[in-house]
Amino acid sequence: MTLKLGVPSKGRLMDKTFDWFAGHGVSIRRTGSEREYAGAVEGIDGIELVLLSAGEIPRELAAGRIHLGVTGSDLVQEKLADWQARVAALEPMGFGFADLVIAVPAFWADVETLDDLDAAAAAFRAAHGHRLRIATKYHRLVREFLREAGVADYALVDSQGATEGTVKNLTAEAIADITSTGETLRANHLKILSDGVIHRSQATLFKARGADWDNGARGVYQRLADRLGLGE
Ligand SMILES: Nc1ncnc2c1ncn2[C@@H]1O[C@H](COP(=O)(O)OP(=O)(O)OP(=O)(O)O)[C@@H](O)[C@H]1O
Ligand SMILES: O=P(O)(O)OC[C@H]1O[C@H](OP(=O)(O)OP(=O)(O)O)[C@H](O)[C@@H]1O
Repeated sequence: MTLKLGVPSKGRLMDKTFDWFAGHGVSIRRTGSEREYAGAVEGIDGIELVLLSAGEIPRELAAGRIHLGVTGSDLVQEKLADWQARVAALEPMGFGFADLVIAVPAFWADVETLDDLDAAAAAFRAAHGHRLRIATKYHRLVREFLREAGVADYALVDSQGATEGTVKNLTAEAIADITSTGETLRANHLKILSDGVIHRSQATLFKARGADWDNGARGVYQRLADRLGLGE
């Protein structure tokens, strides 16, 4: 085994990842019992399957412990500083679509854009004596986005789940989270700012720049890349 391929071990991305590879003539399957995290790749020799949580795949790529990995582009860009120096995005895979967005209470009639949010944040601070709070688990992406948009008068509040509930629970005034159908936002009376899409994510095949590409890995990669029709 010379090339390590990290794929999501469960959750929303796993089955579609397996289907995508099958559609390109590479069969990936889990082996062993239903609960055992073991797998095999058929169709190309020399590939070892590593089953991981989608959220851990960026770190494993950056550390070079896997050569290739499938995960959401949002997770790579959030978890890795200077991500392009550490991984190459080889192929968007056409599933796992989700948008990272900034949303505010639907009843904030005067707040539709980032400029409005900036004005509201200044007014909020003047009125309440503390900064408007935005709940998110995407700290890096939100900070970068708001810096570029010129919005400064806010505080991030960490939220690792049920983020849309933080406004109702009065632990934040706004949120930045992933949405796909938009139902969770609507159900929690939140609206997306018209220019508030931070990142459009989808499952993507990434290559680790810092992995050991000698000892046969490069050759295995070339065979796989030919089969998958990858450019790089
Ligand atoms: N409706 C959605 N909600 C949340 N994430 C979504 C949605 N649709 C697609 N995704 C994407 O799925 C990925 C997260 O998948 P998942 O929740 O299975 O991984 P995880 O956070 O590692 O979970 P776990 O630790 O439970 O394995 C992200 O890239 C995200 O953008
Ligand atoms: O736009 P929608 O289709 O409504 O989907 C978006 C919701 O799905 C995800 O939550 P998930 O179920 O993964 O739980 P989480 O709160 O633990 O992230 C995400 O964080 C949103 O809350």
